Parts: sequence; C-alpha cells; structure tokens
Amino acid sequence: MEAPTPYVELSREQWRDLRLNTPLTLTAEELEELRGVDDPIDLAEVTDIYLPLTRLLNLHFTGARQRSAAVNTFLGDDHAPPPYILGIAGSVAVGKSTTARLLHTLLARWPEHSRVELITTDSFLYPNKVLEERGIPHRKGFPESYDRRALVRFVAEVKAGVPEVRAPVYSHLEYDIVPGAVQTVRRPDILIVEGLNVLQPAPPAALAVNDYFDFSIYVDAKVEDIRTWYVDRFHKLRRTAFADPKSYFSYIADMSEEEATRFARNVWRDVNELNLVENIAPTRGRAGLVLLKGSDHSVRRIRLRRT
Ligand SMILES: Nc1ncnc2c1ncn2[C@@H]1O[C@H](COP(=O)(O)OP(=O)(O)O)[C@@H](O)[C@H]1O
Ligand SMILES: CC(C)(COP(=O)(O)O)[C@@H](O)C(=O)NCCC(=O)O
Repeated sequence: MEAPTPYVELSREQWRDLRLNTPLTLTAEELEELRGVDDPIDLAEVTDIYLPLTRLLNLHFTGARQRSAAVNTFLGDDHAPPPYILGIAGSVAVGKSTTARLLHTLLARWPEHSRVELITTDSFLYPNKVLEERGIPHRKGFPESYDRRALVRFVAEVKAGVPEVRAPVYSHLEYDIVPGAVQTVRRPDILIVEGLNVLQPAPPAALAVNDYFDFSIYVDAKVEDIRTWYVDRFHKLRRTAFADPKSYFSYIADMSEEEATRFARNVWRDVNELNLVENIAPTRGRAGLVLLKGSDHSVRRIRLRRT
C-alpha cells in the first residue's frame, strides 16, 4: 500500500478564497520593479496567489513565535525569538526569484514582521576560478558548485541571532562572485533563502540548510514549459543584459537568432535540465508548499503540507 500523501491540494480558485481580508499592499509600478526578466506576473496573480500565501505565512510565523515563547516558559528565561527562515526552491528559470522578491516586499508590509531579508544561494557558489581548479566550471548550480558549509554556517548564525552576518555577492552580469562585495544580514524577523538546492538533504552526519527552515516553498512547472521560459529569457537577455560589454555573455549578443537558440537549448539540456532531474525535482516532496505553474507562468494548483 502506498503511503498517504501529506499534502492537501487546492485549485487556484479554492486557494484564492483563502485570502479572506488580506489587503493588497502593492502597486502595479512596484510589481514591475520586482518581476524577473520575461516573467509576465500581474496584480491578479499577486491577489489570487500571493495574498493568501502571505496570510498563511503570517499565521505560521505567529505559531513559530508561540513555540519559541513556550520554550522560554519552560526554561524560565526571556530569549529573543529566532528569525523565521523561509526556503524557496525550484529549477533555473522557473521564477523563484520573482516569488522570493514578491514575498520579501509583501511580508515586510505586515507589522508583525516588518524586517525581512532575502539571500540567494548563488552567493555561496564557489568563484569561477575555484570551479575551474576543480574541473567543474560546467557544473554551476549543481550541489558540488556551492560552498555548502559556508551556506549552512550563514543560516545557522542568522537563526542564532548573531547581530551581523555577512555573505558574498554573486553577479549574473559577471557570471561570478564579486571580489570583496558583501551582503550583511542584521537580525531580521524573517530570512528568505532562495536557490536551486535549498531542499537538498545533508551528507551523513552533517546539517543541511533546510534543517534551519521554518517553512519552504517549491516552485514547480512542467520541464517543457521551463525549457521554453529559459530559451525565451535567454533571447530577452541577449537583447538587454548580454548587450552590455561588461557581461560575461557579451559574445552571445553577436550570435544569430538560430545560433543563440541552439546555444540556449544546449545549456538547458546539458546543465539546467540535468540538474533539475537529478538534484532539484527529487527534493520537491520535502517542501511545505508546492506552487504548480501552467505554461503561462500563472499558478494553477497549490499543494500544502498538512502533516
Ligand atoms: N545570465 C543572466 N544575466 C542576467 N540576469 C540573469 C541571468 N540569468 C538569470 N538572470 C536573472 O537572475 C534571476 C535568477 O534566475 P534563475 O536562477 O534562473 O532563477 P528563477 O528564474 O527561478 O528566478 C532572475 O531574475 C533572472 O531573470
Ligand atoms: C546562478 C545559478 C546557478 C542559480 O543559482 P541559485 O541562486 O539558485 O543558487 C544559475 O542561474 C546559473 O547561472 N546556472 C548556470 C547555467 C546557466 O547559465 O544557465
């Protein structure tokens, strides 16, 4: 007999009704600033999907605060509550960063948790030089391309309430870690940790970054749809970011349309799809919530973990 599913599955319409009276606190102009390259997200998506989601997260945050107060009561002390850690996982080009940036802004507009910080795990990729020394420059995004221990230490320190925790900074333009650049996180109410591999289990006897998560979201879609989004975004970037002479990919701006399509499809197949199938998709069942997108990027179904 198959194990019972821990998830309750809701249609977009059922989920939308769970917004109740959560107010819309975002304007169309602000949304424009937050959406990723080529992501068609609109205010209807924010209202139907993200407002119920922030209501759920607000309730969950309150529950976590109550749990930490219970531990204080037991120990007879008055320890400050630990930051609430939210993980966001999913494939390259699925739209995780739009989800993360939107939640960053929306959650910060609730008085209970106005201090929200966002970190993307590309900050913990090894610099290109190290990837080359290890013979894995074509494995960027695969588990071995990250300094896993530094990432776990970063999240552990934030969770422990260390006043200032620093992380490196990754640039998509330079396709590398920016030497000397740092992002500092100062005791937020909520830390969002977004990245391909945030739900990956730890090696034996080690801790994983998700051991520190209070909740996690997996952004999901059909592989064929994500491939189309990846290739379309690649063409968009070719006309915009890659046209910048400082871009690592500036040589792509000079390719013909057909050459660029072939290039993007090959990178998708040999790197990103492989990583999705081997490492990312198998972690979906560990998420607290799964957002299932249709081919137009809109969320069609939602799975929420009950147990
Ligand atoms: N080569 C690139 N140059 C500039 N921006 C990029 C490049 N690749 C991805 N991005 C942007 O970086 C962000 C993260 O992209 P990605 O890791 O594919 O995750 P996702 O699409 O799930 O957010 C997105 O906002 C995307 O538009
Ligand atoms: C930087 C990334 C590994 C994503 O990193 P994340 O923030 O999810 O850890 C990815 O966007 C990437 O650049 N992949 C390499 C293959 C490609 O250029 O598509």
